[in-house]
Amino acid sequence: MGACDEMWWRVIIREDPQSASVYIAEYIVSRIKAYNPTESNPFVLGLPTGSSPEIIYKILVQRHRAGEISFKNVVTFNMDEYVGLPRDHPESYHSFMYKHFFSHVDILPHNINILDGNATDLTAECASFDARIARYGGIELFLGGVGPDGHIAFNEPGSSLSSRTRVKTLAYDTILANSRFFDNDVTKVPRMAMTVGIQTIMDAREVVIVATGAHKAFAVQKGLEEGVNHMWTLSALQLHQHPLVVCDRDATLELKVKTVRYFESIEQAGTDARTQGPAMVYRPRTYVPDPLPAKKTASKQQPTPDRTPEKVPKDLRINTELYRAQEDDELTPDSMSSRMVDSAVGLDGALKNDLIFDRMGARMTTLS
Ligand SMILES: N[C@@H]1[C@@H](O)[C@H](O)[C@@H](COP(=O)(O)O)O[C@@H]1O
Repeated sequence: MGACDEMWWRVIIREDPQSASVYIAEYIVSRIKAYNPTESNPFVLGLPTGSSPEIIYKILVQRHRAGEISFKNVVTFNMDEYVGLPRDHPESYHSFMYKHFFSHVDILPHNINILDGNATDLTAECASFDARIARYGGIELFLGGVGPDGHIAFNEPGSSLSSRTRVKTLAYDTILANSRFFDNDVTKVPRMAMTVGIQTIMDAREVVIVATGAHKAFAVQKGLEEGVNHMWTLSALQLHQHPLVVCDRDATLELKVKTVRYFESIEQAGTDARTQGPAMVYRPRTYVPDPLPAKKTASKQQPTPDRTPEKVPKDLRINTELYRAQEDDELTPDSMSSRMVDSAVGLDGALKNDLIFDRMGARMTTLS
């Protein structure tokens, strides 16, 4: 089997949610910059909502305001949205995204894709969402969170690992967890949501998961240390080629000490590879789900969204307060180069071998 077929679970551990978020924000910035997106070849970014990504968005906004990153040639696809909640409801994921991110950066409204939870035909809306992703050539980097029960997006325990975008009934655990946004009243939480599927996430070229807090520790343990299991949908990423989980220390509390030490040692090797290796070379995406023929305009051959661009909700209260970023030297993200054999050509043999690691599951002999 060629080296490119190896699994590449990467886990980065930071002491607190702030440091973990800074790591991810810097990582995303470096990935977009390395891609050098243009109008006709935009960077396609999958995005989540939730408490965990809030700090990440603040840091991205801060970097944008500092002139370090532009989102002008970035196309976004959000992972999920409640069904039946008005778009301008403060807890809709539309509101969340504009409040925390879109209203503060230079992203073009027609490059924002969020599922319409009020569409008259929800199934058609889901199909159209998948088609739009395909038309852009797939998602380059999908950022996600994880629920305490191990769900990613709204792929609740028991979800099909081959699922694509669809309507899901929320699990009671999720309704309970999300009731904190609805006056702690479970009856106010929508019962259904639209969500990208596990396969939609798996199709992304790279997946980055943020997991912070002790309440995520069990999900992280199940997802990382145990086998692929549809009851802990995070675990599906064990089959992805470029999954990265960024945890704070609390989220590692249920992991074995040797697991933590192993991933910390891998990060050390990755840091060396980053500083010693050549710049990443982008390769064509290897898998694109059922691409539709791109609509071409007379002058430009860029993908054309097939619907009216989203409008910024008018009555959103925008929170512009930003956290101060931490010191950059600790936070410089590793680049894909440390994880791509193509670009590891400058590394010495021993280090290169170390980068081609098997996944933890293969190294565990007892699972009792
Ligand atoms: N659909 C979202 C998920 O995408 C998110 O990952 C999860 C955890 O959110 P939080 O970061 O608030 O814990 O909540 C919701 O269920």
